[in-house]
Amino acid sequence: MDKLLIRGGRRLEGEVAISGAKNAALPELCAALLTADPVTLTNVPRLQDVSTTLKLLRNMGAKAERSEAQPDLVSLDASEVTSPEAPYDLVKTMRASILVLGPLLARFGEATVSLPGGCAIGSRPVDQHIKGLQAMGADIRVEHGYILAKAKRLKGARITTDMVTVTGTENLLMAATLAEGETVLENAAQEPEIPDLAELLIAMGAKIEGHGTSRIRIQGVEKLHGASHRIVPDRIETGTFLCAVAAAGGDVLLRDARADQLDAVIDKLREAGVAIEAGGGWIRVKGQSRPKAVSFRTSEYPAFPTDMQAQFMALNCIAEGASKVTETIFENRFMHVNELVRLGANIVVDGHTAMVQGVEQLSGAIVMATDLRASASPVIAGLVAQGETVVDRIYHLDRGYDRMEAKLRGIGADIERVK
Ligand SMILES: CC(=O)N[C@H]1[C@@H](OP(=O)(O)OP(=O)(O)OC[C@H]2O[C@@H](n3ccc(=O)[nH]c3=O)[C@H](O)[C@@H]2O)O[C@H](CO)[C@@H](O)[C@@H]1O
Ligand SMILES: C=C(OP(=O)(O)O)C(=O)O
Repeated sequence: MDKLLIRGGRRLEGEVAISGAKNAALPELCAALLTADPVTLTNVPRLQDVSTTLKLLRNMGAKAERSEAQPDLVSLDASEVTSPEAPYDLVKTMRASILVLGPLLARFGEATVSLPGGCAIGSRPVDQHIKGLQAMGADIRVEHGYILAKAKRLKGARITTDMVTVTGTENLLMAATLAEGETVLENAAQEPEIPDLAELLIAMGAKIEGHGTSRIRIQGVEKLHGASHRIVPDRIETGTFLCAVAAAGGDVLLRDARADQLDAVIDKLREAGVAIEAGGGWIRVKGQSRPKAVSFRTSEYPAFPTDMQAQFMALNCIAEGASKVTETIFENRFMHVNELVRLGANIVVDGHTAMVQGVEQLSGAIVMATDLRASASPVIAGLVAQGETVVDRIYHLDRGYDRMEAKLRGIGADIERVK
């Protein structure tokens, strides 16, 4: 099993190119199921979840290939889908596999999708996806771990989800594009990956308004056609590199990055004393001195993202002063705390809150990646810790980060992948 070996203490200098967003790529790959025409995506990140999704689409009979000549380009062709099914073996590692449900049901009138796996950061039910599709007329049963869905043609409906759900909004949005009549999604998620998905769907001929707000209106059409689309930059990868530079110190330019989708994180970094400048398509971060501890609370976009909680906590571990980190989205998203404590951090968890007392120095140790973003936090901590840090079980990291250790090495980190 691959591990990362990090020797801490190096400043980070140079440039990093940010990849396309995992959480936009996954729904957009699934959106290709909505049409019999070819769909081409560019800026597709190279990561395990994308490979799993391509495999899932191929398993249904669709063509889904990454170009060898241009590795950020993926060609999709779902003209022939022989089995509208997502088996357990393929979906158990990845939450986003539930995103085939809406498109399959809308285009083929049936779908069999295993209840998804993904990060063990909470119970993560999919009741809102099911409730929304039922409101659109689908007949849905859950049996033996599978969602069995049928519908002649979905019918537009007004749907208010009980909570803001990102993949729930995406599934219902995709389903509604081919439904009969108008669908209104109230309490819709506003994460930037949703307007990005909507832009692809509009390029495919969908009629959508209000994407990026909490009310999305969709006029169903009979058919969608092919399109090409460039995936938005990954704001979570961007934020992870910002935290890494803030913690390790240095001066790094992030290319192909969007500051406007990361306001809450950038504001908190500035509060911590980190110098950040940004322009169209770039962000420059300078970590000059020991950061100041900053309290924050995760919430839906545009507030502080839960997917950045672990990485920012790693920064607070070595900051001057004490901070309070509150997680409001997932009930079990502090699994990185034990690992950070193994590196010498001073953290006490009480329910949804972690109290972090910054320490002057961390010391390298063997730690374990416990989920996707939780794996990035000991990497950041390892960059500043004295001595060697080994991060085990990095298959979690590989699910969602595009060659992270190569990118870190490119800006001067002493980090390597070992067996
Ligand atoms: C592939 C993808 O895009 N994953 C992201 C997506 O996950 P995901 O879409 O799974 O997260 P949701 O936004 O759906 O979850 C938000 C909250 O709603 C609850 N809930 C959700 C759906 C439902 O049917 N019932 C229900 O109770 C969840 O348990 C959670 O407490 O958004 C999360 C929150 O920004 C991010 O951490 C994930 O990286
Ligand atoms: C939690 C994440 O992924 P998933 O929703 O696929 O588990 C994540 O991207 O941080």
